Amino acid sequence: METDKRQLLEAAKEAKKYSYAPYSNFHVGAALYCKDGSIYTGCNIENAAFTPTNCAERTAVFKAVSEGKKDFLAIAVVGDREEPLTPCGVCRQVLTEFVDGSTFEVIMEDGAGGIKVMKLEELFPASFSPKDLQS
Ligand SMILES: O=c1ccn([C@H]2C[C@H](O)[C@@H](CO)O2)c(=O)[nH]1
Ligand SMILES: [Zn+2]
Repeated sequence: METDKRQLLEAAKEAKKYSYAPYSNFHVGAALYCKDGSIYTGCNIENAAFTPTNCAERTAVFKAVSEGKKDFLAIAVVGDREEPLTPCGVCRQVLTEFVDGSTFEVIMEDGAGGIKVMKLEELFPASFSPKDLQS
């Protein structure tokens, strides 16, 4: 529902306030919506060694999984820009571990005051997922 998506985007914006991004100065917030109705937020956390940097999306996923949640319906992502911000490839792969890409929604701002929604599968087609390890 439209209001739920707005709510999730607002939660992502709140989380963006805690973004630790002294190197890129690009602040990102995410809010992960679980099947049980709970919301886990995350921000990007950078590091002087650069590669240990964690994206907002993965922070949210790892917080949720570490508290026993693995059933996710959607994630909202907001960044320091007007255009829609899509999760990076690493985060798409991490999400693919837990969700059905044909139904899981990535919720973004469209830069014109509206909302853009994409299915994870659109962003990450032909992905390698747990079912590929089943023989
Ligand atoms: O979808 C994205 C894209 C980038 N970043 C972070 C990683 C890094 O800290 C900064 C610049 O890439 O933004 C995210 O958190 N999520
Ligand atoms: Zn990422």
